[in-house]
Amino acid sequence: MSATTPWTTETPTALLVLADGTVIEGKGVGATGVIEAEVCFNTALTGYQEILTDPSYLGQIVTFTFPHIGNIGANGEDIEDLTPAARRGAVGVIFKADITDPSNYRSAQHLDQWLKTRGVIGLSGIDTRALTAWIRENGAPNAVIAHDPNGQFDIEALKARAKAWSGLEGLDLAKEATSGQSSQWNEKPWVWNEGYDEAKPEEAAYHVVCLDYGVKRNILRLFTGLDCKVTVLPASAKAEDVLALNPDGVFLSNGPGDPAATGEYAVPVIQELIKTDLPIFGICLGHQMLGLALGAKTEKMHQGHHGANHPVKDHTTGKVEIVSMNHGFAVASASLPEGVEETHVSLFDGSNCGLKITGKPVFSVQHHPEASPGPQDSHYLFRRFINLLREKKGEPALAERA
Ligand SMILES: NC(=O)CC[C@H](N)C(=O)O
Repeated sequence: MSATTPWTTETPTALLVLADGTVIEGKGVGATGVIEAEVCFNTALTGYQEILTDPSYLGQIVTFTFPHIGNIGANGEDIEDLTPAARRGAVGVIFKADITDPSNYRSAQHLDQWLKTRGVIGLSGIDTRALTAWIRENGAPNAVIAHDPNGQFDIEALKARAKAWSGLEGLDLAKEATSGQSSQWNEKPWVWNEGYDEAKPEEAAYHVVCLDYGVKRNILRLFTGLDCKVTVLPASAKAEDVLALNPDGVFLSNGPGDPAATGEYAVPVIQELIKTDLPIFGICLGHQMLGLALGAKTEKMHQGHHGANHPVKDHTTGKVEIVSMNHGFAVASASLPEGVEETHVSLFDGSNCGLKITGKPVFSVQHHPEASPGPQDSHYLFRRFINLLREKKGEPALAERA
């Protein structure tokens, strides 16, 4: 790909330097500085704040294929990481157009200012279509993103840094994304014109313990919205820590990095938990680590899946759901051992999107049923989990689709 500067003839104030030496010039937005990361593209049309604060994006630079970003500004509500004070989400961002001025009743800040505050380095004014096509052909590249308002770059040093970065494979980032302490989650789902309601954990019907590898808030909100008290434990928690809380069910969260690297400490814990009769539900990284715990293999994908418009088929019902996705690794379907069923597949490439243990209340999905952002087709999976908790208590099942 050749370097392009379609936005202006001015001196570039930001660069994207790929590990193969390609240099793409643009205009700097957000924070200044230099950072190495993997570049992916996200095809969602809405929800840029939720995307950029999703802890699973740690170690990545998100290229938005939607060209105009910023028109709803930034607010303090559309946040997905548990501890936004320390940046736990995308480290860089790439836009086609200049950031649009905010025009929305919820906007509290210009997106540019919000990116600066969060420490997210941005590059705008580049041909994101060409970059996306390049990623599709060549796979998600390692790169360095650099922003300097004076346009002072040591290009050879940036090329060397991009080339030297070892990439996401083998990288455990959950230890950085986890909130690191145990806490209780008390916020319910967002309601139009009302915002978030507070949960009353003392009155909740079920207790779910979440192992936090970089959990998204909306997952926790959907649990409280379904009458659950939610206790969040750090990624380092042991099976005894989970069982000591006497939960009705366990949730394995999403998170950044390579599941195989994270699995070194998390998989033995999951293996212990599977031996009990507790219902277990996993999403994304949690799904991949459940797969590893069962003896399956995970693999790095060519370009990954990042968007809010991916078709997935649920073999249990035969229905197709349009889902939110954010993953660069996948469970290799062929490696699923006997006694483990493939429940969901991607209709884009046939890759594995779900599994369950035959005869046990344990299942997980690769996609993001909590959406945030994205369609809510897959919310039923939370009700599927609640039904496992109900079954254990001898309560009748809820309809899966409300
Ligand atoms: N959203 C997630 O949990 C992502 C899982 C894992 N880090 C991947 O990229 O595949």
